[in-house]
Formats: sequence, structure tokens, C-alpha cells
Amino acid sequence: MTPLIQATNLARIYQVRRGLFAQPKPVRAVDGVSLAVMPGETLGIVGESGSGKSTLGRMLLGIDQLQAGEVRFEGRAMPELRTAEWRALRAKMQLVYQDPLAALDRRLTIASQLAEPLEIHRIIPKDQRPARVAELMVAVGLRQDQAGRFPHELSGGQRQRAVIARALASRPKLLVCDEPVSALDVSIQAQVVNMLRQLQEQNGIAMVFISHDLKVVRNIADRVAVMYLGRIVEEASSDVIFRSPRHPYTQALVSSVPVPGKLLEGRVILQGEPPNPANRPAGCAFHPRCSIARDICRSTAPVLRQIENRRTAACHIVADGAVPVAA
Ligand SMILES: Nc1ncnc2c1ncn2[C@@H]1O[C@H](COP(=O)(O)OP(=O)(O)OP(=O)(O)O)[C@@H](O)[C@H]1O
Repeated sequence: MTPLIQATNLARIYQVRRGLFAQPKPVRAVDGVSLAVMPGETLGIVGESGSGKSTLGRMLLGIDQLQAGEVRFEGRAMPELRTAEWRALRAKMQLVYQDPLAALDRRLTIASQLAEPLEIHRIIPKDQRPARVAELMVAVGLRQDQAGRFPHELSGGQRQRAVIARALASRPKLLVCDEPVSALDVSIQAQVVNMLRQLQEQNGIAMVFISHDLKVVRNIADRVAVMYLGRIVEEASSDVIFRSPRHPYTQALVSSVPVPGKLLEGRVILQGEPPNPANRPAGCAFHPRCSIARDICRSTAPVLRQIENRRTAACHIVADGAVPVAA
């Protein structure tokens, strides 16, 4: 089966100047990332702030330039130029990000915002648009009397529902959700995540779900990729990642998620400084914080290897004897 979206060896380096007269330094935001998402599947992407999750999400959609690598959608390479073909493909993949107020136009009513993509992509005849707008509102749990409201007249959760409805207007096959519930109250987060899950099941939409919140990812993802300083360090099904994380970084992340009724015994505490993308440690970037690091970890970067059936990890210690993924 062809993946819906497949990314190979994506890389993005930013030149970042810290201070007016300082020399720009390269920041490897995304550094050789490959992934694939099957139709209808949800891939969770987790990692601390600065690990490159958002940059990766934008690269998948073609919003951020690819400096290296390739993205294929339904088997076709994404065109580099913003041609008609690019726009047609982009309509099939939509972004939902953290701040719904920024994503919505403050001067337009909710109904007008939902009608806009229908107009732009000329998806359905004009006379059918009001009915489609009403349908989209029902799909995301907004009331019809909210159609005439402006974004500031809705709550945060309702605004995010409107953003999701707009993203659904072009009947996308992929949603890239970048921290879609982080700005919402915890009680509302679960409602929006459940709604996303339902929409996905009903419409067979695939998702790339980016979040630093493992509890949320656990709820929604089929598979999880863990990022550390621009690279994927472990990837497996959500069950496997949360039940038996193997990479020491994944172990630390997973053990920091409180489980009701369970003591924090055996919890792995991350040592050392949080990662600084402008100052990537030599060897394995995680080694300064790793409790099982050996000499090789300080000198040689580990490659992502298949360490078990359907699990990959980039760690010299856990992958002893395993075959590199690219081999
Ligand atoms: N437009 C930009 N210009 C310069 N540096 C950038 C830009 N966008 C991202 N970066 C840098 O790239 C690195 C990765 O950032 P990115 O936002 O992709 O990570 P993230 O994991 O999504 O983090 P967060 O959860 O904080 O958004 C960071 O060091 C960030 O400062």
C-alpha cells in the first residue's frame, strides 16, 4: 500500500544570529527525518520544545522550504513551485495549529470563513455552499446560531472547532495538527481531541499530530515518532512506545506522564540542560543527559535502526547488533 504521505531525509537549517553583531550560527531544526503516514492513520510527533516538530510539520505541507529531501503525497513528489498542481495537492492536506484566533479572520463571520475555502478551491456549486457550511458546523459540534458570530464572540474551544471545520472544507486526506489543543483549558482539550478522532474515523482522514503533551498523543496516535534535536530517535506504535519505551530519551518522556493510581517509582528523571539546537553535542545529541551513555555515544552519532519488528531507535546501546533502517 502506498503511504498517503512519505518524507525522505528532510533537512532544514536556519541561520540564527544571537545578538546584533554576532556571527550567524546554523541551527539544524530538522536533520535527516524520514517518515510515512498511511491513509487514515495518525502519527504522533512528540519531543521537547525546539526539537523541530513544527518545522517538520510545515515542511510536510510545503509551507517551509525543503533544503534537502523529498515529500511524496499519494506517491507523487510535491512540486517545488507553487503551481496549480501544488495548490490541488495542498487542498488535500491542511494545517491546524495552536492559535485559532490567529488562524481566523477577525472581520469575517464563522459562516463566511467556512465558505471561503469552498470558493477558493471551487469545490461545490455556489448554491450548495450554505448547506455545506451548515454541514461542516454540525461535523465539529458548532451550533447553527453561531454561524453569524465573529471569532472573538466564541470561546477558545469553539474557535478551534471553527478552524478545524475550515480545514475540513476541502475534504482533505491529511490534517497536520500542530499543538491543536495546547492553548485550550484541559477540560476542553479532551472534547476537541475526541472530536478530531471521530472526524477521522468517519472520514478516513490521516493525521500528523504534533504535541509536547504525551497524554494527548497517547489518546489519539496510532504510531508515535519521538524527536530530539531535529532527529527521530524512536518510532513505534503508540501502544509499544507507551508500554515499553526503549530509547533512554523516550523512557524519560514516558515516565514523566503521571498514571492515575501509580506511584512515581522507577521514574526516569532527565538530567542536565535542556537541548540547545544551536549547540548540538557531538556524537549522540542526547548523551549529556543520558544515564547509560558510553564512550561511543560521545563520539559517534547513532543512526536510526530497526531494533524490533516495527520499532526503530537511534541509540548505540539499545540497538546493539541491529541493522540500520537505510541498509
Ligand atoms: N523561522 C525560524 N528562524 C530561525 N530559527 C527557527 C525558525 N523556526 C524554528 N527555528 C528554530 O528551529 C528549532 C526547531 O524549532 P521548532 O519550532 O520546529 O521546534 P518545536 O519542537 O516545534 O518547538 P516548540 O514546541 O517550541 O514549537 C528551534 O531552535 C527554533 O528556534
